[in-house]
Amino acid sequence: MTTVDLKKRWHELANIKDALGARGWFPGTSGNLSIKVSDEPLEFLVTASGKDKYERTDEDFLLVDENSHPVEQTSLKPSAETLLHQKVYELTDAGCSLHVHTVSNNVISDIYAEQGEITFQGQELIKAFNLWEEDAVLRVPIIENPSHIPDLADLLGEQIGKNIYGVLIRNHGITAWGRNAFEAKKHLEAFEFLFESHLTLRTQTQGGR
Ligand SMILES: CSCCC(=O)C(=O)COP(=O)(O)O
Ligand SMILES: [Zn+2]
Repeated sequence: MTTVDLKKRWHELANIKDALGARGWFPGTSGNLSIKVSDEPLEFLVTASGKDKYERTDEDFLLVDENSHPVEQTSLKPSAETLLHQKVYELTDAGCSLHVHTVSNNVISDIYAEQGEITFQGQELIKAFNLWEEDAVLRVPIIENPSHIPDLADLLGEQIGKNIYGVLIRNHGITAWGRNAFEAKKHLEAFEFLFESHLTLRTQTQGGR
């Protein structure tokens, strides 16, 4: 990894953070973002824990290794949920992983928790996940939210598989990913659009039940 690579990735992640922040997707300092900088050994930039993610500073991200430990001596703490990002990089070809808490993903994650998933079919936006067939189904697994992060990361890992691009965490948020920053953002936006549409439709047709 060269300094140029690191700066380029930092810039990409900072731009995504700004774009998601403009939508209000980091309430109460929630959310964390990462971008892969090197494959072997695995190294990725991840947001520092507990910060106001609506602000842009020189201390927004730090580089961590394949064990989610800072690569260099720093006073910054990696996101408390860095292990989830590590898991995504271990089990997929992702180059970028995004975790946000929104009202829509929070509500959907609770309504469908007992089913363990929500699926979408016949929605144009599932094409954002490269699902082009007319009868294609987009599946989003839903996992429980244990407070022990290694357990949460293991639950996430169990759900990762073919055509899975994001996992909902019950009453918590979503972790979504893509091969690069552009694709990860595209996937996250598409998920949120589908969740909001679904909830709006439920309200209109079933009085919210
Ligand atoms: C105040 S949000 C609780 C922690 C969380 O779920 C989150 O996404 C932010 O944690 P981080 O350590 O990445 O700031
Ligand atoms: Zn979170």
